[in-house]
Amino acid sequence: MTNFIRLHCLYWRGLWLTTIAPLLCLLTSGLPDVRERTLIAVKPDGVQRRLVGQIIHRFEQRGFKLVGLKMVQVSEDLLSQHYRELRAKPFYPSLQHYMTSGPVVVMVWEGPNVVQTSRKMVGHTNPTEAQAGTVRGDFSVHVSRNVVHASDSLEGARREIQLWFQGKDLLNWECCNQGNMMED
Ligand SMILES: Nc1ncnc2c1ncn2[C@@H]1O[C@@H]2COP(=O)(O)O[C@H]2[C@H]1O
Repeated sequence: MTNFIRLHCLYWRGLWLTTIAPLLCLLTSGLPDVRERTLIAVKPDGVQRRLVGQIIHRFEQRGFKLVGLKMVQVSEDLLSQHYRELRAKPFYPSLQHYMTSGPVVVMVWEGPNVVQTSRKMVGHTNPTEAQAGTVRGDFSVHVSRNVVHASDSLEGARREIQLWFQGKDLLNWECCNQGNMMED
């Protein structure tokens, strides 16, 4: 009897490893990750020009979910970690001066393909090349005052979110019209 159970377990384990698990991976690999997250920061010029609400509105309207939000006076240390690839650029000192000149509003947005879609919504880094309808195309005219930052890749988003937020500051929540509605 014990041997029978052992054989049974081995059979199901083999079936799971060789057939069911690979099949599940194959079926789900083409699906967008609904829990994908990105970091969006409204820079000091955006905050000072009272653009925070309009920028949040665009992301809400698009259908993304806000899972983290805070206003921060950025330190030079945090900024140099955030822009570590730019530290050697000639414009870095003025970028540092601008980014530490006033508070920024940092947010984490969640949803399918949010990294790539956010980049499109934010527009080209240089506002002179940004399309109308994008944040930079509508609100900015110079690369050194381009209103908003958006992570440029999944890996970049993961790194930046960890840099700006502690895990406990990011909230998982569900929409009231998903699942069962509560009885009155
Ligand atoms: N030539 C430049 N002069 C000044 N700032 C720049 C220049 N190129 C890039 N930046 C800034 O560097 C930032 C890097 O990524 P962001 O998308 O946050 O937006 C960019 C601009 O704010």
